[in-house]
Amino acid sequence: MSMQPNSDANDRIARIAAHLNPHNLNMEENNSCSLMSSNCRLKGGAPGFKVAILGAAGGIGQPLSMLMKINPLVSVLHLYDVVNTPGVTADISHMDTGAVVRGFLGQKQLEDALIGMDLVIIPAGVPRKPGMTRDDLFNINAGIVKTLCEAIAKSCPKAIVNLISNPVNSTVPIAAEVFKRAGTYDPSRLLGVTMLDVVRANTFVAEVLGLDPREVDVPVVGGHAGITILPLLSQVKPPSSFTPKEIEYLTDRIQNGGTEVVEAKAGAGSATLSMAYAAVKFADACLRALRGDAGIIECAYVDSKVTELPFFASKVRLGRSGVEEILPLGPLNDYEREGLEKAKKELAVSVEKGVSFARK
Ligand SMILES: NC(=O)C1=CN([C@@H]2O[C@H](COP(=O)(O)OP(=O)(O)OC[C@H]3O[C@@H](n4cnc5c(N)ncnc54)[C@H](O)[C@@H]3O)[C@@H](O)[C@H]2O)C=CC1
Ligand SMILES: O=C([O-])CC(=O)C(=O)O
Repeated sequence: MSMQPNSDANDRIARIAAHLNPHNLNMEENNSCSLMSSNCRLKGGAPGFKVAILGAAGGIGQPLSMLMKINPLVSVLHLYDVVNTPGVTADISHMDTGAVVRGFLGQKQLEDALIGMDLVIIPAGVPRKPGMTRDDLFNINAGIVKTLCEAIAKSCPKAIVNLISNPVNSTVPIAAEVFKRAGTYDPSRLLGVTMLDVVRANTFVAEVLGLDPREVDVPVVGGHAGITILPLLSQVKPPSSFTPKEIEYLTDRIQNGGTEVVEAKAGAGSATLSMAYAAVKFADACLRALRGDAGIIECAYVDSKVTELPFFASKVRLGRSGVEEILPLGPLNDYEREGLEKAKKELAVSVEKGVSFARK
């Protein structure tokens, strides 16, 4: 067994002590603590991206943080919330995976949490209770998203932003307005996360077809609320046909998947575990694209010219700078065309609501 000289061993412990406080929280004004800590571990040159999660102590935030800690593409993971980050950070930081984890608590530490980030994932905000629509969350969540995006514009204006907070149909336009006002808006870097609709669609369609959900790919376009969620069942892969009854059943279940979970949780919140899974699936696609992997296509709610609306969810090709191409909707059948017209009416109102809130 090789022994380290005593002075080296002391140095190593001193280094850990210098960068660790009881909660693994970032305590320094200038963020140097977390950056030094990361560099120590990354001395070998392990490639990886810096990711911040805003709302990391919440129902989505906690499993999302855990799953991102496992992701080999992540070298530094910053966990920010207005409550409970010390416990979540201490807990997750003990996992023996590569990413260095640092916690940030309260608004004073928000800008530090964001410095140098490549990807920012935002699951901050209140969830629905039974009887509520996603739009009922607007009054609280709009302000939260605005504040967080103002800090992103200051600290990491070039980061890719994955926005989860509801109502996504309005919060993405709010984020865009905040970035425009700050002069940092890059439409290709702002993505509303609609991946849970795709995950649900794949699952429910696979059930009907008797297939493994991993073999199924259902494009879901439009937005992320009720009738704005438009599954394109005519474009399912592998190519499949459905009876009118199956189409009604699947469309309704996909559009109301969120409500199904809200009602089952009976007041204890909305989807958190499946959402964390979907968020990681989407974030991983963004990181692989940032790394330079080719041919990564996912559905997301983005600044778009696919319809006459300024924002729309559809398949996008991801690359080193975020959204590199927005794919056309492809051929729709009569049922889908009718659904699209209804979706667009509701979406237009939600987009306008977000824009006028942010411009106030
Ligand atoms: N895009 C999608 O597909 C989905 C979106 N959601 C939405 O995600 C959001 C979060 O849901 P849950 O995690 O279940 O809620 P939660 O209440 O369990 O967690 C939210 C977290 O946000 C934190 N938070 C509140 N204000 C904050 C601020 N100003 N800065 C940073 N953090 C702040 C809270 O302290 C809490 O830890 C909700 O708006 C929900 O509707 C939920 C499921 C799917
Ligand atoms: O339904 C909700 O309020 C949460 C959500 O967006 C979803 O589960 O799709």
